[in-house]
This record gives sequence, C-alpha cells and structure tokens, in this order.
Amino acid sequence: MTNPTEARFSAEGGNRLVDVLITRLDPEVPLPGYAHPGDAGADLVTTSDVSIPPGERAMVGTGIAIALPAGYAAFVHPRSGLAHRLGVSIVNTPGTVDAGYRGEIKVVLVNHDLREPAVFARGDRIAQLVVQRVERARFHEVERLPGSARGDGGYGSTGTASQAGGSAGGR
Ligand SMILES: O=c1ccn([C@H]2C[C@H](O)[C@@H](COP(=O)(O)OP(=O)(O)OP(=O)(O)O)O2)c(=O)[nH]1
Ligand SMILES: [Mg+2]
Repeated sequence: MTNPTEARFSAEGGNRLVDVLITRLDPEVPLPGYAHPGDAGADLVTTSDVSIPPGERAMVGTGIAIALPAGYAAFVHPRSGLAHRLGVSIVNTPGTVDAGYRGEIKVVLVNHDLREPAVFARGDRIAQLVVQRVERARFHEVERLPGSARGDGGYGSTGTASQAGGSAGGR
C-alpha cells in the first residue's frame, strides 16, 4: 500500500470495499468496526472517560487517524441508540473528515437531555464513521437558473399532512 491517495477496491457481499490507511494514536483502541455485514457505519470509541452535563457538549478523541483516497470523505454520524437512550448526538452531525486530514478524528458530542449527565467510559462506542465517495462541484455562475417544479418552495412548503390522497397544498 504505497500510494494512499489512489483508491483501491475489493468486494464483500454487496459492498464495494475501499482500502483506507489507519494509524492508532492510542495503541489500545480497537480499529473501527462494522457490527454486521452490510453496515454503513464503523463504530468509533472514546479514548477518555467523559461526563457531559445536561445540555452541554464535549469534544472526545477516538485515538485514530486515517488517510482516505482522493475522491472520498468520511462522515462522523451519531449512534441512534445513544440518541434514543440518553439524548446524546453530535453537534455538527455529520462531521466531515476530508481526504487530506491526517489528524485524530474527534467527535463533538452533545447531551440534549436536560436532566441527566451523559456518562461514557474510555472504550465506549460513541459514534460511527461512514466512508463515502464524494464529488466536487465546478460552479458556473449564471444570470438565471433553469426552472423546476419546486421552484423556490422550501422550509415546509409541502406541509406535514399525508399526501397519499393526492391532495396538494399541505398544512
Ligand atoms: O466531526 C469531525 C469533523 C471534522 N474533523 C476533522 C476532519 C476535518 O477534515 C477537519 C476539519 O473539519 P471542518 O472542515 O468541518 O471544520 P472547520 O471548522 O471548517 O475547520 P477547518 O478550517 O480546519 O476546515 O476536522 C473531525 O475530526 N471530526
Ligand atoms: Mg473546513
């Protein structure tokens, strides 16, 4: 594996696998692990014990650094179990790890619960990393954009009621 910037692939089940170089900044942390075949996210652990007071946030280290191939990014996503059980998410979800980033992957956890502190021990799985192919845009400035069915409607313009009956104009 001499050129980390060139994507190399293999296959496993339905997934295309891309090789990603990784170093452990903390020799005791496990490599990011996929819990099941086909899972999109590989779990990341915290290297420190942390207690996040109600409504507050904390940046935790994961003890790993990676070199993604060019054309890839990794996204740090929350774990749904922590969200459901504890009210814990990630402030900047999903966090973006650029292909050129060689520092430690860190996670900015937030405790949305307003009563209980969120307590994690070193080695607990606190987030998941999703590696994805990404495009970069070439931006072409124009006077007028082409028309579309949506136009400038957004921010709830379609309402919340079911549209199964085909009625337009939501509320
Ligand atoms: O959850 C995250 C998000 C980012 N990063 C690292 C990798 C990423 O490549 C770098 C910069 O992230 P981002 O571009 O989101 O932060 P910024 O505030 O724009 O910082 P910068 O000015 O360094 O780009 O920080 C993490 O370790 N975890
Ligand atoms: Mg940035």
